[in-house]
Amino acid sequence: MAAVVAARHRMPAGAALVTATATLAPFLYPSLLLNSPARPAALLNLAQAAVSAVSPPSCPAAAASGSHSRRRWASTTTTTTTAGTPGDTVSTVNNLPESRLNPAPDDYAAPSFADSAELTLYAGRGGNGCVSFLREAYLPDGPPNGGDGGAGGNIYIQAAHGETSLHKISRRRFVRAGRGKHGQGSAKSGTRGEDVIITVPVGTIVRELERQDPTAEEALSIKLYRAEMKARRRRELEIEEEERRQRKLERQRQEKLEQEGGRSDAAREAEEADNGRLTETDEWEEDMSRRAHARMAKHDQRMEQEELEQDEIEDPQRHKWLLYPGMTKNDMRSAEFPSLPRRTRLLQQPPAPVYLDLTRPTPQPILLATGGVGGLGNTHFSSREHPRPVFATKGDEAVTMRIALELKLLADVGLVGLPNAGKSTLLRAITNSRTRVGSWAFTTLQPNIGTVVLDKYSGRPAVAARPLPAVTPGHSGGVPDPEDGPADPRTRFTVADIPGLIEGAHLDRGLGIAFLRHVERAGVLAFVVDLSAGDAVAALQALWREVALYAAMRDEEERARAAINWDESTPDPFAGPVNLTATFLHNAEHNDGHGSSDAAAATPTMHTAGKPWFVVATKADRPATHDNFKALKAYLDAITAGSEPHPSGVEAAWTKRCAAVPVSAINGQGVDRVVHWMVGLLSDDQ
Ligand SMILES: Nc1nc2c(ncn2[C@@H]2O[C@H](COP(=O)(O)OP(=O)(O)OP(=O)(O)O)[C@@H](O)[C@H]2O)c(=O)[nH]1
Ligand SMILES: [Mg+2]
Repeated sequence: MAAVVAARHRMPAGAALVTATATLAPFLYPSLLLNSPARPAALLNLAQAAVSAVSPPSCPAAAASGSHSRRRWASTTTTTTTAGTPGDTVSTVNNLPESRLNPAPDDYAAPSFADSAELTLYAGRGGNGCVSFLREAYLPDGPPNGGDGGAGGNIYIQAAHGETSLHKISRRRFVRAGRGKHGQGSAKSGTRGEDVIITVPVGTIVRELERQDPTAEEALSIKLYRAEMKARRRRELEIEEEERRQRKLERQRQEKLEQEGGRSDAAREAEEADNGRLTETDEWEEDMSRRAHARMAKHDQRMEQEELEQDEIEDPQRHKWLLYPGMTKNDMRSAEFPSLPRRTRLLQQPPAPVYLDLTRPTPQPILLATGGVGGLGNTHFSSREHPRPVFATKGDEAVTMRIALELKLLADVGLVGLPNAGKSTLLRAITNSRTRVGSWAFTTLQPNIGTVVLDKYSGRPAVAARPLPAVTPGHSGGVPDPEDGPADPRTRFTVADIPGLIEGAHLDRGLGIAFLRHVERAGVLAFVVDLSAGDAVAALQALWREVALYAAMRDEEERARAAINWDESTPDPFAGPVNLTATFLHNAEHNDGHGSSDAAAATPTMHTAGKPWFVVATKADRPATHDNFKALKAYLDAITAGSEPHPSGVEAAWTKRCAAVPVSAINGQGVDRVVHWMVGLLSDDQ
């Protein structure tokens, strides 16, 4: 590459190499810049690699050795040639021979990882019913035979053990279930839309952000329409009643007048003469006022009519009908439809908001969004009034939902330490993990999980499996397996290595404390402290401070969430067939047996400080670390004895057996003791 750069810019290959190294090498070959005395040799190697890449080696043996050495250069810090065997190279990293526990910075496996994702779920809408009639030879006007539409697909979620990350889901962003196919003639029903199951890792929390349920909205608008119609009918009845009353009064008045018919004719004549005088004098005025009244009445009537037209609310159920294709909009407006049959979804939509804490594999998928019901073909509507129905019903729109997924890895032991403390090296030493190791801060950028296998051959004891985390108050926890028996003896446990924390991580310094969520659920916390990097006690206190602050923040979040007044309405058990899992979860949420006093005790702060913990004092092989270890041990003994407070400052925190295990992870020394200690605390934790 350097030679290509040199050719392009007409400068000597060496100069181009130096420029390229200065700009790109720190990122491409961090190992080259780690050890300054080794730098000239590394540059020379890189130059050789560049030359051999441009000019192919002349013989096959040279080609083989060239490609081999190129690979080696890429993965070593220094290459020393042992005296006497000129061809033999020994790679050293950190002035020690390169090994699995002392790997070169580029010797690692980095699986893709994401711990959060947001998804929009579109359940499938139902297919439309079909308007069709049988037509055969000598039977031009056969009976209706339109098929029903198929139901739309549902969207489920399932937690499975094989999954370790949400990265695939976070790239998808949308999940669509299949839509139901439309019905067809010859009474052919449409097929169902395909269901979709979202598979997530165990430890995922599903939170509903938003939902649109057109069926629920439609049901609401139908209810409103019916209420409005009822109110109008009541008003009309009241008016009719009033009119009837008026008519009755009028009749009574007439009768009264007739009874008074015995009055003297003379008086009547005098009265008529009076009236006649009046009529003569005001005839013109009366005529005018009558005309004005008539005009006003006409105007009022027109206004009333207009108001009525404006108030006219359309029956929302009319949109559900589908007419024969040859019919116009006017036909649609004037068409008379029978009453719409009441239909329920096969599976009931879980009540909002969905909140699932999938702390264990789900035995069966959990329903999130239900597909729409398929429409009915015209066969359903043939009756005496409609012998040849030219209408069918449309399929229902389906639920659209936005959910947030958050993964909290479920490791048994969480490694917490400052950057560059040696957490990843320790994980490599006790598990088969190939996490990245490098002598700079923030080598690890994503959580890594390793599995420690406890088998009788390695002398590691078997330990009974830790019970899975209990359902937290207010959360619908994972689906409990009714067949869960007593815990089996554990043959393995998992350890999570997370990116390093720095002081002030809770203020978003360094990589922040977001990664602490991955050790939040660990049964045991192992604080990894570098004995060669200054005061170990101060480092431990700083780590606990950050952990406690994180727990307090989670505490605050929980309280804020609990303050939101969720819709507690339970689904109507008689509304139709029920998704049993969802109902179970809903009920579990409300009957989980945690009283409010328990809820206060189970706050994350106490939950974290109450965990068993110990300190792994690494890099004990480095000189002048003994005194530091002694001071650390004395501090931990004081905590166990109760003369020093717990470093988190939380009262009643776990201080049963605070210990520090000195190790040299890079040499694999003392790591078995670490495993034993972890196993001991895991069994304590039960
Ligand atoms: N001498 C010695 N060096 C060690 C030991 N453990 C780790 N190291 C070295 O310390 C450096 C940092 O080790 P990592 O395991 O990457 O440290 P980390 O805590 O994972 O670092 P971040 O991922 O950045 O938080 C590497 O160069 C290791 O080789 C040890 O026991 N002894
Ligand atoms: Mg690391």
